[in-house]
Amino acid sequence: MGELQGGKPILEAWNNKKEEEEEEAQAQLEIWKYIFGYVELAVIKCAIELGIADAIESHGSPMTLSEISSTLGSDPSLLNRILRFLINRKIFKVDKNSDSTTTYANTPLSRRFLKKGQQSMAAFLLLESSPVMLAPWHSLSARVSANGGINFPFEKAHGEDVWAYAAENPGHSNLINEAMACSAKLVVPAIVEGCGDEVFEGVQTLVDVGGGTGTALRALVKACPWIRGINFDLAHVIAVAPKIEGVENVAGDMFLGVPKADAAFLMWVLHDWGDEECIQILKKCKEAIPKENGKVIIVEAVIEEGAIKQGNLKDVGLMLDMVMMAHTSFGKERTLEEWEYVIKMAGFTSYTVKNIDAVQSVLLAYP
Ligand SMILES: C[S@@+](CC[C@H](N)C(=O)[O-])C[C@H]1O[C@@H](n2cnc3c(N)ncnc32)[C@H](O)[C@@H]1O
Repeated sequence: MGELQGGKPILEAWNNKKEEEEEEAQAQLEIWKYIFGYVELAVIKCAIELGIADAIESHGSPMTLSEISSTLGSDPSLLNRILRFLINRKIFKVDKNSDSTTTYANTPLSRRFLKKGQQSMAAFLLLESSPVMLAPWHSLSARVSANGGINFPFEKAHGEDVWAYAAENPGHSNLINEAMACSAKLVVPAIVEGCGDEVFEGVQTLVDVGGGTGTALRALVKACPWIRGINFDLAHVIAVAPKIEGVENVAGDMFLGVPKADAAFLMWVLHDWGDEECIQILKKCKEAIPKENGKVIIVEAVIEEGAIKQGNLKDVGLMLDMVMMAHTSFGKERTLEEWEYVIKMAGFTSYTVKNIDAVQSVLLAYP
């Protein structure tokens, strides 16, 4: 212990000052990340639209700048700056070759921005960065404010809720369907691998409520060929759903009724809605399944309380919660307690929860 200075040991005061200075320096750096946070989204959107990853992938080997720019028909010096930005974020790789040429290659991350393919998440990024989905964010504070009544950000921006807007705007509906398909392609194998035996054994018929254009059921009936799938969604979505072997497309409104099946599957549907609506949807699902051995399979994020490491899958749940606030009326991501509340209020007697290798977990609700 050092000498006392104003009643405080000198060493402690010195350490506190040092810590404060470090925090100040860190804040000075981090503030730029928030001020220019949109730049990464915007530049990746640009890279997807240009098709940089697609060009390199179809070339089959790393490409020079002039090869990429002539393939894409883009300005080489501007493209060079885009690539420099993305390489600095390790989204593309750069190699200096022995003949002193510089070539650019894909990485596992840039392959997520291919327009097509099992790992592609490009459509999801294009949805979230679309003007339609960005506009509501400007009204987030109005939504949270206790003054002036309820302001739903999406409705404020577009005059109606996201599903009514999608029904009237086929281009936007297509963006939503494609984005959801990207995620479904990845989540279904994680469900099958993580708890497929327990979830799908003995299930002959499965209704995917709010199943979009059927991507989840396509993967599910392939992995579990004994299942006959019913893809259930709003009429404007079912109108563009492709024919899939082993899957019947049915149009309807889940608030009015759900087609009968051994089990109902709800992936990323309940988080779009408030508790009262979730209870209504779950009750309709309960009516659709057998009392004795039916189940409702809920695939949703389960929010953890307490500090969550950024970049962790659980942190994605917190981001999604903000997305729900901006894009839906009363939708939210839920903690396990909040899930238990809606499941019990809908009349289910028990439930289980399983973690899988995805943003979502699998909750099984039993009548
Ligand atoms: C977030 S998407 C999830 C799609 C799909 N389950 C997935 O995870 O890929 C929500 C889906 O719910 C559908 N939906 C919204 N309101 C509905 C309603 N009243 N009845 C049936 N489906 C509805 C939407 O059209 C959309 O396809």
